[in-house]
Amino acid sequence: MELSLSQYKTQLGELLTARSHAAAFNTTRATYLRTRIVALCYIWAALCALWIPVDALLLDESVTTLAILRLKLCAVLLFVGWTTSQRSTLNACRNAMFALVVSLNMFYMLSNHQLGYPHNIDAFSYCYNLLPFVYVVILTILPLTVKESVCVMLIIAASQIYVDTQSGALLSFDTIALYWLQTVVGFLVIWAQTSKLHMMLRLYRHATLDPLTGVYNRRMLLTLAKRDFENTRTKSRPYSVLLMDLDRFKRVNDRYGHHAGDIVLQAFTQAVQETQRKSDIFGRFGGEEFILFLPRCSANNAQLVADRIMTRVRDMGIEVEGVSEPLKVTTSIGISTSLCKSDDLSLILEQADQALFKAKNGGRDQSSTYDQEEDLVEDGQKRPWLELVN
Ligand SMILES: Nc1nc2c(ncn2[C@@H]2O[C@H](COP(=O)(O)OP(=O)(O)OP(=O)(O)O)[C@@H](O)[C@H]2O)c(=O)[nH]1
Repeated sequence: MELSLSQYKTQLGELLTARSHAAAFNTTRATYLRTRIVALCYIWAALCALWIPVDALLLDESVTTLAILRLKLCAVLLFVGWTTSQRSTLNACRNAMFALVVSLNMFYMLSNHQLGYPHNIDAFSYCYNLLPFVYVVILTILPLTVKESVCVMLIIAASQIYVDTQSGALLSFDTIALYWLQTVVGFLVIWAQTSKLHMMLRLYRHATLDPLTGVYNRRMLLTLAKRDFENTRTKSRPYSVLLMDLDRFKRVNDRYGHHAGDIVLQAFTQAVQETQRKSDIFGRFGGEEFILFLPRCSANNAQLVADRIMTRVRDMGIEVEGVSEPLKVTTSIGISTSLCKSDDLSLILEQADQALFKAKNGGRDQSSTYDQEEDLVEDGQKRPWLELVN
């Protein structure tokens, strides 16, 4: 499948910064980052302590001071690892990553200071000079945006330049050769990190979006809505649901073909997306049925949103190649609003479903709000919303 220029730009943009990433993707990436950062902290803490006897064997001086420094680094890394394992937001993971990199580099600067800034390749203490190289390489396992990655690399580069300035070796040939090597490795690491991110974004899209319309698929739609509904309901705010179904859609397919039907579905989703707020959750429930979840939206406002959508859909003239006239479609909408803390999502979906049934029976191209007094659908005919939501 060929990508258009705008798709390339979008993909490049989401690799450069996380600004356009969906909140649900951030949660997924945070989980992935967290396990890796915690593992890095614990493994590095263990290696740091295990190196103490090696120093004792191979270094003549500063062994005690270095051992204390190592134990301090160990404690900081264990603390960062433990606090990160308790958090799950992307910001917490980013902070942990910066804390990890800063503490490693503090150790690098202090240990080199203690050793008198070694830059003689024959001495064992030269290992300490190579630490930034290792710091860059271990970050390969993290799926980062270019911006995050460059920030981390800059911290490492700054501390390395500081140490090399102190040692007076900044402009020596071997230092320049090392910088050259490290820059190449740095680019490869950034490439590996963004490739991981790219792969994650692609897999996430395949697993959560409907391939035809690009909106959330049923599984993701209900997962996000369930989470959002629970948050909103604990704050005693209204929560509305619009269940939308295109009218006589089978006729579009039968008359103009499946391809025309697909274009109608795409035009419809675009029309709804243009009316939705950022906090609304919209997706395809299946076939020609869609759901719009409206957090903090009263019944009156939900009615206004439904009217706006119906007008917009009614006014659309959908151009299809090979069909002389633009196609016209309408939609019916079932509305339900939850005001009570004890409601659950499956109940308001069931109510919206009943309201939709009423709108269809009332002649289509209309909305209907759930009314407790009229229970139109028999229990046997109700959809198993509870199973779908859980
Ligand atoms: N083109 C296309 N058609 C689809 C897709 N998914 C479901 N459909 C069609 O949507 C139609 C749904 O038809 P029905 O359930 O009978 O409903 P309807 O014709 O819209 O009638 P009402 O809902 O009662 O107004 C069927 O013909 C399905 O084949 C799709 O992804 N693309």
